[in-house]
Amino acid sequence: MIPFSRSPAWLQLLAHRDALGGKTARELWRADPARGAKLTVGCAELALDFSKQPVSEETLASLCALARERGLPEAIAALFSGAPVNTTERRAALHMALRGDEHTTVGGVDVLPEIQRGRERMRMFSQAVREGHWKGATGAPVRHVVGLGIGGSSLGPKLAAKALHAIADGPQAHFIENLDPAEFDDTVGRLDPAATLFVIASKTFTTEETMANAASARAWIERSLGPGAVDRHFVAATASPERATAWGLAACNVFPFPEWVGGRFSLWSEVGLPVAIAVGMTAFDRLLAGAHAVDLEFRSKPLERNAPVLLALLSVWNRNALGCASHVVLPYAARLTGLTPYVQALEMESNGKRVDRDGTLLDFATAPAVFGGEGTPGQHAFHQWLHQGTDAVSSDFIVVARPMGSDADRHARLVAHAAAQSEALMNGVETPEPWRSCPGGRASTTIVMPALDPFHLGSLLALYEHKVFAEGALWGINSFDQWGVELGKKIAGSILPAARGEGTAPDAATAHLLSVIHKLAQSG
Ligand SMILES: O=P(O)(O)OC[C@H]1O[C@](O)(CO)[C@@H](O)[C@@H]1O
Repeated sequence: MIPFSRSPAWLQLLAHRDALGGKTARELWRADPARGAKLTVGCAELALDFSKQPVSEETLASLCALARERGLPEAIAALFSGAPVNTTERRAALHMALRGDEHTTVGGVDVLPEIQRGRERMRMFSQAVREGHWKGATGAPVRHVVGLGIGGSSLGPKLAAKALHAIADGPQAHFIENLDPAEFDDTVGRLDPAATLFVIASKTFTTEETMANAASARAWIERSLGPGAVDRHFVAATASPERATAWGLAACNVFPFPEWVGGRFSLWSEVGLPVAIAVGMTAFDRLLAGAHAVDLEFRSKPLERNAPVLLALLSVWNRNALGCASHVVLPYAARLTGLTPYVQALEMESNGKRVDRDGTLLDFATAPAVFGGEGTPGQHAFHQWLHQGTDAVSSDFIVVARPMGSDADRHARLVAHAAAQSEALMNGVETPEPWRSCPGGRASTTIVMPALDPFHLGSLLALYEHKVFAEGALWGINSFDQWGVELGKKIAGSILPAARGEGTAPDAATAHLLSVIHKLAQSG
Protein backbone atom coordinates (compact mmCIF):
# COMPACT_ATOMS: atom_id res chain seq x y z
CA MET A 1 0.00 0.00 0.00
CA ILE A 2 1.22 3.52 -0.78
CA PRO A 3 2.31 5.27 2.45
CA PHE A 4 -0.27 7.67 3.85
CA SER A 5 1.97 10.69 3.26
CA ARG A 6 2.24 9.93 -0.47
CA SER A 7 -1.30 8.87 -1.18
CA PRO A 8 -2.91 11.02 -3.93
CA ALA A 9 -5.99 11.84 -1.83
CA TRP A 10 -3.77 13.09 1.00
CA LEU A 11 -1.66 15.25 -1.33
CA GLN A 12 -4.91 16.68 -2.67
CA LEU A 13 -5.99 17.45 0.91
CA LEU A 14 -2.75 19.31 1.54
CA ALA A 15 -3.39 21.40 -1.57
CA HIS A 16 -6.93 22.02 -0.32
CA ARG A 17 -5.54 23.13 3.07
CA ASP A 18 -3.27 25.63 1.32
CA ALA A 19 -6.20 26.90 -0.74
CA LEU A 20 -8.24 27.38 2.44
CA GLY A 21 -5.44 29.71 3.48
CA GLY A 22 -5.76 29.09 7.21
CA LYS A 23 -9.48 29.84 7.27
CA THR A 24 -10.72 29.30 10.81
CA ALA A 25 -13.98 27.78 12.00
CA ARG A 26 -14.99 31.28 13.05
CA GLU A 27 -14.66 32.56 9.48
CA LEU A 28 -16.43 29.50 8.14
CA TRP A 29 -19.31 30.15 10.58
CA ARG A 30 -19.54 33.75 9.33
CA ALA A 31 -19.72 32.55 5.76
CA ASP A 32 -22.36 29.92 6.52
CA PRO A 33 -24.57 30.41 9.58
CA ALA A 34 -26.34 27.11 8.78
CA ARG A 35 -23.09 25.25 9.31
CA GLY A 36 -24.10 23.91 12.73
CA ALA A 37 -26.82 21.60 11.44
CA LYS A 38 -24.72 20.47 8.49
CA LEU A 39 -21.79 19.52 10.69
CA THR A 40 -23.68 17.80 13.50
CA VAL A 41 -23.84 14.04 13.21
CA GLY A 42 -25.75 11.50 15.28
CA CYS A 43 -24.20 8.30 16.55
CA ALA A 44 -26.59 5.88 18.27
CA GLU A 45 -28.19 8.44 20.60
CA LEU A 46 -25.13 10.69 20.88
CA ALA A 47 -24.73 13.90 18.90
CA LEU A 48 -21.36 15.14 17.65
CA ASP A 49 -20.99 18.82 16.82
CA PHE A 50 -18.07 19.22 14.41
CA SER A 51 -18.92 22.81 13.50
CA LYS A 52 -15.99 24.24 15.49
CA GLN A 53 -13.51 22.27 13.40
CA PRO A 54 -11.67 24.27 10.73
CA VAL A 55 -13.19 22.28 7.88
CA SER A 56 -15.57 23.10 5.08
CA GLU A 57 -17.97 20.64 3.50
CA GLU A 58 -15.42 20.28 0.75
CA THR A 59 -12.76 19.34 3.31
CA LEU A 60 -15.00 16.63 4.72
CA ALA A 61 -15.76 15.27 1.25
CA SER A 62 -12.02 15.14 0.48
CA LEU A 63 -11.34 13.44 3.83
CA CYS A 64 -13.95 10.79 2.98
CA ALA A 65 -12.24 10.31 -0.38
CA LEU A 66 -9.02 9.76 1.57
CA ALA A 67 -10.78 7.14 3.71
CA ARG A 68 -11.88 5.28 0.57
CA GLU A 69 -8.45 5.49 -0.98
CA ARG A 70 -6.87 4.17 2.23
CA GLY A 71 -9.26 1.19 2.19
CA LEU A 72 -11.08 2.11 5.39
CA PRO A 73 -14.38 0.41 4.43
CA GLU A 74 -12.45 -2.81 3.73
CA ALA A 75 -10.52 -2.44 7.01
CA ILE A 76 -13.80 -2.09 8.93
CA ALA A 77 -15.18 -5.18 7.20
CA ALA A 78 -12.02 -7.14 8.06
CA LEU A 79 -12.22 -6.05 11.70
CA PHE A 80 -15.80 -7.30 12.06
CA SER A 81 -15.13 -10.49 10.12
CA GLY A 82 -12.84 -11.87 12.82
CA ALA A 83 -9.79 -11.77 10.52
CA PRO A 84 -6.38 -11.55 12.27
CA VAL A 85 -6.13 -7.75 11.96
CA ASN A 86 -3.56 -7.69 14.78
CA THR A 87 -0.86 -8.86 12.40
CA THR A 88 2.15 -8.95 14.73
CA GLU A 89 0.33 -11.16 17.21
CA ARG A 90 -1.70 -12.94 14.51
CA ARG A 91 -4.97 -12.30 16.34
CA ALA A 92 -8.43 -11.01 15.61
CA ALA A 93 -9.62 -7.94 17.51
CA LEU A 94 -13.22 -8.92 17.97
CA HIS A 95 -14.24 -7.11 21.16
CA MET A 96 -17.43 -6.02 19.32
CA ALA A 97 -18.59 -9.65 19.44
CA LEU A 98 -18.78 -9.37 23.25
CA ARG A 99 -21.60 -6.84 22.98
CA GLY A 100 -23.72 -8.38 20.24
CA ASP A 101 -25.43 -11.65 19.46
CA GLU A 102 -23.99 -12.41 16.06
CA HIS A 103 -22.28 -15.58 14.93
CA THR A 104 -18.70 -14.72 13.97
CA THR A 105 -15.97 -17.23 13.40
CA VAL A 106 -12.37 -16.90 14.49
CA GLY A 107 -10.08 -19.54 13.03
CA GLY A 108 -13.15 -21.42 11.83
CA VAL A 109 -14.83 -21.53 15.26
CA ASP A 110 -18.09 -19.73 16.04
CA VAL A 111 -17.31 -17.48 19.02
CA LEU A 112 -20.90 -16.75 20.06
CA PRO A 113 -21.54 -19.81 22.28
CA GLU A 114 -18.40 -19.08 24.33
CA ILE A 115 -19.39 -15.42 24.69
CA GLN A 116 -22.92 -16.30 25.78
CA ARG A 117 -21.61 -18.82 28.32
CA GLY A 118 -19.23 -16.18 29.74
CA ARG A 119 -21.99 -13.58 29.96
CA GLU A 120 -24.27 -16.05 31.71
CA ARG A 121 -21.58 -16.91 34.26
CA MET A 122 -21.03 -13.21 34.90
CA ARG A 123 -24.76 -12.75 35.38
CA MET A 124 -25.08 -15.59 37.86
CA PHE A 125 -21.97 -14.69 39.82
CA SER A 126 -22.64 -10.96 40.03
CA GLN A 127 -26.20 -11.67 41.10
CA ALA A 128 -25.05 -14.11 43.79
CA VAL A 129 -22.61 -11.54 45.16
CA ARG A 130 -25.11 -8.68 45.02
CA GLU A 131 -27.86 -10.68 46.69
CA GLY A 132 -25.56 -11.93 49.43
CA HIS A 133 -25.73 -15.60 48.37
CA TRP A 134 -22.00 -15.57 47.73
CA LYS A 135 -20.49 -15.29 51.18
CA GLY A 136 -16.99 -14.69 52.48
CA ALA A 137 -15.13 -17.24 54.61
CA THR A 138 -16.83 -16.05 57.80
CA GLY A 139 -20.28 -16.12 56.22
CA ALA A 140 -20.36 -12.32 55.77
CA PRO A 141 -21.80 -10.94 52.51
CA VAL A 142 -19.52 -8.99 50.17
CA ARG A 143 -19.64 -5.23 50.68
CA HIS A 144 -16.48 -4.30 48.74
CA VAL A 145 -15.24 -5.55 45.40
CA VAL A 146 -11.63 -4.67 44.60
CA GLY A 147 -10.39 -4.84 41.01
CA LEU A 148 -6.70 -5.73 40.79
CA GLY A 149 -5.42 -4.95 37.32
CA ILE A 150 -3.56 -2.32 35.33
CA GLY A 151 -3.81 -0.58 31.95
CA GLY A 152 -6.58 -2.05 29.85
CA SER A 153 -7.46 -4.45 32.65
CA SER A 154 -8.35 -1.58 34.96
CA LEU A 155 -8.95 1.72 33.14
CA GLY A 156 -12.30 0.68 31.64
CA PRO A 157 -13.88 -0.87 34.75
CA LYS A 158 -12.58 1.99 36.90
CA LEU A 159 -14.03 4.59 34.53
CA ALA A 160 -17.37 2.78 34.28
CA ALA A 161 -17.74 2.18 38.02
CA LYS A 162 -17.22 5.88 38.72
CA ALA A 163 -19.37 7.05 35.78
CA LEU A 164 -22.28 4.86 36.91
CA HIS A 165 -21.98 5.73 40.58
CA ALA A 166 -25.53 7.11 40.63
CA ILE A 167 -27.00 3.65 39.97
CA ALA A 168 -24.43 1.60 41.91
CA ASP A 169 -26.54 -0.29 44.44
CA GLY A 170 -24.29 -3.30 45.01
CA PRO A 171 -20.95 -3.75 46.79
CA GLN A 172 -18.70 -0.74 46.47
CA ALA A 173 -16.06 -0.99 43.72
CA HIS A 174 -12.41 -0.08 44.33
CA PHE A 175 -9.41 -0.45 42.05
CA ILE A 176 -5.74 -0.99 42.82
CA GLU A 177 -3.30 -0.66 39.92
CA ASN A 178 0.00 0.71 41.14
CA LEU A 179 3.13 -1.23 42.03
CA ASP A 180 3.57 1.33 44.79
CA PRO A 181 2.34 -0.56 47.88
CA ALA A 182 0.96 2.68 49.30
CA GLU A 183 -2.03 2.41 46.97
CA PHE A 184 -2.72 -1.11 48.20
CA ASP A 185 -2.31 -0.12 51.86
CA ASP A 186 -4.47 3.00 51.50
CA THR A 187 -7.27 1.08 49.80
CA VAL A 188 -7.47 -2.07 51.93
CA GLY A 189 -6.80 -0.04 55.07
CA ARG A 190 -10.43 1.12 54.88
CA LEU A 191 -11.90 -2.33 54.18
CA ASP A 192 -13.02 -5.33 56.21
CA PRO A 193 -11.34 -8.48 54.82
CA ALA A 194 -14.35 -10.63 55.74
CA ALA A 195 -16.56 -8.52 53.43
CA THR A 196 -14.09 -8.00 50.56
CA LEU A 197 -13.92 -9.80 47.23
CA PHE A 198 -10.91 -9.35 44.92
CA VAL A 199 -11.23 -9.64 41.14
CA ILE A 200 -7.79 -10.22 39.63
CA ALA A 201 -8.08 -8.91 36.06
CA SER A 202 -5.14 -9.78 33.86
CA LYS A 203 -5.23 -11.08 30.33
CA THR A 204 -1.80 -12.67 30.65
CA PHE A 205 -1.85 -13.30 34.41
CA THR A 206 1.83 -12.35 34.46
CA THR A 207 1.77 -8.54 34.73
CA GLU A 208 4.12 -7.50 37.53
CA GLU A 209 1.94 -4.83 39.13
CA THR A 210 -1.18 -7.00 39.17
CA MET A 211 0.61 -10.09 40.45
CA ALA A 212 2.29 -8.04 43.20
CA ASN A 213 -1.07 -6.61 44.29
CA ALA A 214 -2.68 -10.06 44.10
CA ALA A 215 0.06 -11.49 46.32
CA SER A 216 -0.39 -8.66 48.85
CA ALA A 217 -4.16 -9.19 48.77
CA ARG A 218 -3.79 -12.92 49.37
CA ALA A 219 -1.44 -12.27 52.31
CA TRP A 220 -3.92 -9.71 53.71
CA ILE A 221 -6.85 -12.15 53.46
CA GLU A 222 -4.91 -15.12 54.81
CA ARG A 223 -3.56 -13.11 57.73
CA SER A 224 -7.02 -12.36 59.04
CA LEU A 225 -9.15 -15.23 57.67
CA GLY A 226 -6.73 -18.13 57.22
CA PRO A 227 -5.36 -19.88 54.11
CA GLY A 228 -8.66 -21.58 53.26
CA ALA A 229 -10.29 -18.18 52.70
CA VAL A 230 -8.77 -17.62 49.26
CA ASP A 231 -11.58 -19.53 47.53
CA ARG A 232 -14.24 -17.21 48.96
CA HIS A 233 -12.39 -13.93 48.44
CA PHE A 234 -10.71 -14.17 45.02
CA VAL A 235 -11.88 -14.63 41.46
CA ALA A 236 -10.02 -13.90 38.23
CA ALA A 237 -10.84 -12.58 34.76
CA THR A 238 -8.15 -13.77 32.39
CA ALA A 239 -7.24 -15.24 29.03
CA SER A 240 -4.75 -17.53 30.82
CA PRO A 241 -6.98 -19.64 33.08
CA GLU A 242 -4.25 -22.23 33.64
CA ARG A 243 -2.00 -19.56 35.20
CA ALA A 244 -4.86 -18.44 37.44
CA THR A 245 -5.42 -21.96 38.73
CA ALA A 246 -1.65 -22.41 39.17
CA TRP A 247 -1.76 -19.25 41.31
CA GLY A 248 -4.18 -21.07 43.61
CA LEU A 249 -7.64 -20.25 42.36
CA ALA A 250 -10.33 -22.89 42.09
CA ALA A 251 -11.26 -23.41 38.42
CA CYS A 252 -14.86 -22.39 39.22
CA ASN A 253 -13.56 -18.99 40.38
CA VAL A 254 -11.81 -18.30 37.08
CA PHE A 255 -13.73 -16.34 34.42
CA PRO A 256 -11.84 -16.87 31.17
CA PHE A 257 -12.10 -14.63 28.14
CA PRO A 258 -10.76 -15.23 24.63
CA GLU A 259 -7.29 -14.25 23.37
CA TRP A 260 -8.84 -12.07 20.67
CA VAL A 261 -9.99 -9.57 23.32
CA GLY A 262 -7.28 -6.91 23.44
CA GLY A 263 -6.39 -5.49 26.88
CA ARG A 264 -7.65 -1.96 26.24
CA PHE A 265 -10.84 -3.35 24.68
CA SER A 266 -11.61 -5.75 27.52
CA LEU A 267 -14.13 -3.81 29.65
CA TRP A 268 -16.89 -5.66 27.76
CA SER A 269 -15.57 -9.05 28.80
CA GLU A 270 -15.26 -10.71 32.23
CA VAL A 271 -12.83 -7.87 33.06
CA GLY A 272 -16.01 -5.83 33.60
CA LEU A 273 -16.99 -8.04 36.55
CA PRO A 274 -16.43 -5.37 39.25
CA VAL A 275 -18.80 -3.10 37.31
CA ALA A 276 -21.42 -5.83 36.92
CA ILE A 277 -21.20 -6.49 40.66
CA ALA A 278 -21.50 -2.80 41.55
CA VAL A 279 -24.36 -1.84 39.18
CA GLY A 280 -25.94 -5.20 38.34
CA MET A 281 -25.88 -7.26 35.17
CA THR A 282 -28.97 -5.57 33.74
CA ALA A 283 -27.12 -2.25 33.73
CA PHE A 284 -24.00 -3.97 32.38
CA ASP A 285 -26.15 -5.36 29.54
CA ARG A 286 -27.22 -1.77 28.75
CA LEU A 287 -23.56 -0.75 28.62
CA LEU A 288 -22.99 -3.52 26.07
CA ALA A 289 -26.13 -2.50 24.16
CA GLY A 290 -24.98 1.12 23.90
CA ALA A 291 -21.64 0.00 22.49
CA HIS A 292 -23.34 -2.45 20.14
CA ALA A 293 -25.52 0.33 18.73
CA VAL A 294 -22.33 2.18 17.74
CA ASP A 295 -20.80 -1.01 16.29
CA LEU A 296 -23.77 -1.36 13.97
CA GLU A 297 -23.42 2.21 12.75
CA PHE A 298 -19.66 2.05 12.37
CA ARG A 299 -20.05 -1.05 10.26
CA SER A 300 -22.81 0.16 7.99
CA LYS A 301 -23.26 3.94 7.89
CA PRO A 302 -21.91 5.85 4.89
CA LEU A 303 -18.55 7.41 5.69
CA GLU A 304 -19.99 10.93 5.36
CA ARG A 305 -22.35 10.35 8.36
CA ASN A 306 -20.28 7.77 10.22
CA ALA A 307 -19.29 9.46 13.49
CA PRO A 308 -16.25 7.33 14.48
CA VAL A 309 -14.93 7.65 10.92
CA LEU A 310 -15.42 11.44 10.94
CA LEU A 311 -13.71 11.72 14.34
CA ALA A 312 -10.76 9.79 12.93
CA LEU A 313 -10.62 11.84 9.74
CA LEU A 314 -10.70 15.10 11.69
CA SER A 315 -8.00 13.81 13.99
CA VAL A 316 -5.80 13.03 10.98
CA TRP A 317 -6.60 16.48 9.52
CA ASN A 318 -5.65 18.24 12.75
CA ARG A 319 -2.59 16.08 13.34
CA ASN A 320 -1.11 15.80 9.86
CA ALA A 321 -2.40 18.85 8.00
CA LEU A 322 -2.58 21.41 10.84
CA GLY A 323 0.22 20.13 13.07
CA CYS A 324 -1.65 19.52 16.33
CA ALA A 325 0.78 17.41 18.33
CA SER A 326 -1.59 17.17 21.28
CA HIS A 327 -5.24 16.49 21.79
CA VAL A 328 -7.22 17.19 24.95
CA VAL A 329 -10.22 15.24 26.19
CA LEU A 330 -12.46 17.38 28.37
CA PRO A 331 -15.46 15.66 29.95
CA TYR A 332 -17.75 18.19 31.63
CA ALA A 333 -18.93 15.63 34.16
CA ALA A 334 -17.16 14.87 37.44
CA ARG A 335 -18.18 11.21 37.20
CA LEU A 336 -16.44 10.95 33.81
CA THR A 337 -13.05 11.72 35.31
CA GLY A 338 -11.79 8.31 34.15
CA LEU A 339 -12.52 9.09 30.51
CA THR A 340 -9.32 11.03 29.81
CA PRO A 341 -6.90 8.30 30.99
CA TYR A 342 -9.05 5.73 29.21
CA VAL A 343 -8.89 7.58 25.88
CA GLN A 344 -5.23 8.36 26.49
CA ALA A 345 -4.40 4.64 26.71
CA LEU A 346 -6.67 3.82 23.79
CA GLU A 347 -5.10 6.41 21.52
CA MET A 348 -1.49 6.41 22.65
CA GLU A 349 -1.02 2.67 23.17
CA SER A 350 -2.89 1.82 19.96
CA ASN A 351 -1.55 4.46 17.61
CA GLY A 352 1.71 5.61 19.21
CA LYS A 353 3.58 3.80 16.45
CA ARG A 354 6.48 4.58 14.13
CA VAL A 355 6.28 1.79 11.57
CA ASP A 356 3.42 0.70 9.32
CA ARG A 357 1.84 -2.74 9.14
CA ASP A 358 4.71 -3.92 6.92
CA GLY A 359 7.36 -2.64 9.32
CA THR A 360 8.35 0.35 7.16
CA LEU A 361 9.45 3.45 9.06
CA LEU A 362 6.83 6.20 8.81
CA ASP A 363 7.65 9.68 7.53
CA PHE A 364 4.58 11.33 9.06
CA ALA A 365 3.23 11.89 12.57
CA THR A 366 0.91 9.39 14.25
CA ALA A 367 -1.00 9.59 17.58
CA PRO A 368 -0.99 12.99 19.27
CA ALA A 369 -0.19 13.23 22.98
CA VAL A 370 -3.55 12.91 24.72
CA PHE A 371 -4.20 14.60 28.03
CA GLY A 372 -6.92 16.68 29.64
CA GLY A 373 -9.31 16.21 32.49
CA GLU A 374 -12.72 17.10 33.73
CA GLY A 375 -14.27 20.51 33.38
CA THR A 376 -14.47 22.78 35.18
CA PRO A 377 -11.39 22.03 37.37
CA GLY A 378 -9.19 21.87 34.26
CA GLN A 379 -10.14 25.48 33.48
CA HIS A 380 -8.14 26.45 36.55
CA ALA A 381 -5.17 24.32 35.60
CA PHE A 382 -4.18 23.73 31.97
CA HIS A 383 -6.81 25.62 29.93
CA GLN A 384 -4.59 28.71 30.08
CA TRP A 385 -2.17 26.74 27.88
CA LEU A 386 -5.02 25.89 25.49
CA HIS A 387 -6.00 29.54 25.11
CA GLN A 388 -2.64 31.29 25.02
CA GLY A 389 0.05 28.62 24.69
CA THR A 390 2.22 28.50 21.61
CA ASP A 391 1.25 25.01 20.39
CA ALA A 392 -1.57 23.97 18.10
CA VAL A 393 -3.97 21.68 19.96
CA SER A 394 -7.33 20.06 19.23
CA SER A 395 -9.99 19.25 21.82
CA ASP A 396 -12.97 17.02 22.48
CA PHE A 397 -15.61 18.38 24.84
CA ILE A 398 -18.00 15.84 26.32
CA VAL A 399 -21.25 17.31 27.59
CA VAL A 400 -24.11 15.46 29.28
CA ALA A 401 -27.46 17.00 28.32
CA ARG A 402 -29.54 15.91 31.31
CA PRO A 403 -28.56 17.09 34.81
CA MET A 404 -26.46 14.59 36.72
CA GLY A 405 -26.90 15.89 40.23
CA SER A 406 -29.69 17.32 42.33
CA ASP A 407 -29.23 20.95 41.27
CA ALA A 408 -30.42 21.66 37.70
CA ASP A 409 -29.14 25.22 37.73
CA ARG A 410 -25.61 24.12 38.53
CA HIS A 411 -25.87 21.77 35.57
CA ALA A 412 -26.86 24.70 33.34
CA ARG A 413 -23.78 26.55 34.61
CA LEU A 414 -21.60 23.55 33.81
CA VAL A 415 -23.01 23.43 30.27
CA ALA A 416 -22.42 27.18 29.92
CA HIS A 417 -18.77 26.70 30.82
CA ALA A 418 -18.29 23.88 28.31
CA ALA A 419 -19.88 25.98 25.56
CA ALA A 420 -17.87 29.04 26.63
CA GLN A 421 -14.59 27.18 26.47
CA SER A 422 -15.18 25.82 22.98
CA GLU A 423 -16.36 29.23 21.80
CA ALA A 424 -13.34 30.98 23.32
CA LEU A 425 -11.00 28.44 21.75
CA MET A 426 -12.60 29.01 18.36
CA ASN A 427 -13.10 32.79 18.42
CA GLY A 428 -10.35 34.00 20.74
CA VAL A 429 -10.25 37.70 21.52
CA GLU A 430 -8.15 40.64 20.38
CA THR A 431 -7.44 43.38 22.88
CA PRO A 432 -5.04 46.36 22.95
CA GLU A 433 -3.22 44.52 25.76
CA PRO A 434 -1.39 41.60 24.14
CA TRP A 435 -1.31 39.59 27.38
CA ARG A 436 -5.11 39.52 27.37
CA SER A 437 -5.45 38.50 23.74
CA CYS A 438 -6.26 34.90 22.83
CA PRO A 439 -5.57 33.91 19.24
CA GLY A 440 -8.53 31.48 18.89
CA GLY A 441 -8.55 29.19 15.90
CA ARG A 442 -8.33 26.07 18.08
CA ALA A 443 -10.28 23.11 16.72
CA SER A 444 -12.80 21.30 18.87
CA THR A 445 -15.56 18.71 18.67
CA THR A 446 -18.36 18.56 21.21
CA ILE A 447 -19.85 15.15 21.92
CA VAL A 448 -23.25 15.40 23.59
CA MET A 449 -24.58 12.46 25.59
CA PRO A 450 -28.31 12.61 26.41
CA ALA A 451 -27.59 11.22 29.90
CA LEU A 452 -24.78 9.66 31.87
CA ASP A 453 -26.23 6.16 32.01
CA PRO A 454 -24.96 2.70 31.00
CA PHE A 455 -26.31 2.79 27.44
CA HIS A 456 -24.83 6.15 26.53
CA LEU A 457 -21.57 5.42 28.32
CA GLY A 458 -21.25 2.25 26.25
CA SER A 459 -21.86 4.28 23.10
CA LEU A 460 -19.27 6.89 24.05
CA LEU A 461 -16.55 4.31 24.69
CA ALA A 462 -17.28 2.36 21.50
CA LEU A 463 -17.18 5.65 19.58
CA TYR A 464 -13.64 6.27 20.82
CA GLU A 465 -12.57 2.65 20.19
CA HIS A 466 -13.66 2.82 16.57
CA LYS A 467 -12.23 6.29 16.07
CA VAL A 468 -8.82 5.00 17.13
CA PHE A 469 -9.10 1.94 14.87
CA ALA A 470 -10.16 4.04 11.87
CA GLU A 471 -7.31 6.48 12.49
CA GLY A 472 -4.80 3.62 12.61
CA ALA A 473 -6.24 2.19 9.38
CA LEU A 474 -5.84 5.57 7.64
CA TRP A 475 -2.22 5.70 8.73
CA GLY A 476 -1.68 2.04 7.77
CA ILE A 477 -0.56 0.93 11.23
CA ASN A 478 -1.50 -1.97 13.52
CA SER A 479 -3.52 -0.42 16.35
CA PHE A 480 -3.75 -3.64 18.36
CA ASP A 481 -0.22 -4.33 19.54
CA GLN A 482 1.97 -2.42 22.05
CA TRP A 483 5.51 -3.75 21.76
CA GLY A 484 6.99 -0.48 22.98
CA VAL A 485 5.97 -1.15 26.57
CA GLU A 486 8.06 -4.32 26.72
CA LEU A 487 11.50 -2.66 26.71
CA GLY A 488 11.04 -0.82 30.02
CA LYS A 489 9.68 -3.98 31.68
CA LYS A 490 12.78 -5.92 30.61
CA ILE A 491 15.18 -3.22 31.81
CA ALA A 492 13.37 -2.94 35.18
CA GLY A 493 13.97 -6.67 35.69
CA SER A 494 17.70 -6.28 35.06
CA ILE A 495 17.92 -3.30 37.45
CA LEU A 496 15.95 -4.88 40.30
CA PRO A 497 18.88 -6.62 42.09
CA ALA A 498 20.80 -3.31 42.16
CA ALA A 499 17.66 -1.41 43.28
CA ARG A 500 17.45 -3.87 46.19
CA GLY A 501 21.11 -3.14 46.96
CA GLU A 502 22.06 -6.72 46.12
CA GLY A 503 23.84 -6.41 42.79
CA THR A 504 25.51 -4.12 40.32
CA ALA A 505 23.57 -1.85 38.02
CA PRO A 506 23.73 -2.75 34.31
CA ASP A 507 25.18 0.66 33.30
CA ALA A 508 26.92 3.72 34.74
CA ALA A 509 23.94 6.08 34.47
CA THR A 510 21.70 3.67 36.38
CA ALA A 511 24.40 3.02 38.99
CA HIS A 512 24.65 6.79 39.54
CA LEU A 513 20.89 7.26 39.89
CA LEU A 514 20.55 4.34 42.30
CA SER A 515 23.40 5.69 44.44
CA VAL A 516 21.55 9.05 44.73
CA ILE A 517 18.31 7.26 45.69
CA HIS A 518 20.00 4.92 48.20
CA LYS A 519 21.87 7.81 49.81
CA LEU A 520 18.66 9.80 50.33
CA ALA A 521 16.83 6.68 51.58
CA GLN A 522 19.43 6.35 54.32
CA SER A 523 19.54 10.07 55.17
CA GLY A 524 16.25 9.99 57.13
O1 LIG B 1 -4.09 -7.68 31.32
P1 LIG B 1 -2.64 -7.78 31.52
O2 LIG B 1 -2.04 -8.95 30.78
O3 LIG B 1 -2.29 -7.83 32.97
O4 LIG B 1 -1.96 -6.51 30.91
C1 LIG B 1 -2.23 -5.23 31.41
C2 LIG B 1 -1.92 -4.14 30.43
O5 LIG B 1 -0.54 -4.14 30.11
C3 LIG B 1 -0.34 -3.84 28.72
O6 LIG B 1 0.02 -5.00 28.06
C4 LIG B 1 0.77 -2.91 28.48
O7 LIG B 1 0.61 -1.71 29.15
C5 LIG B 1 -1.74 -3.37 28.28
O8 LIG B 1 -1.96 -3.47 26.92
C6 LIG B 1 -2.61 -4.25 29.10
O9 LIG B 1 -3.93 -3.81 29.13
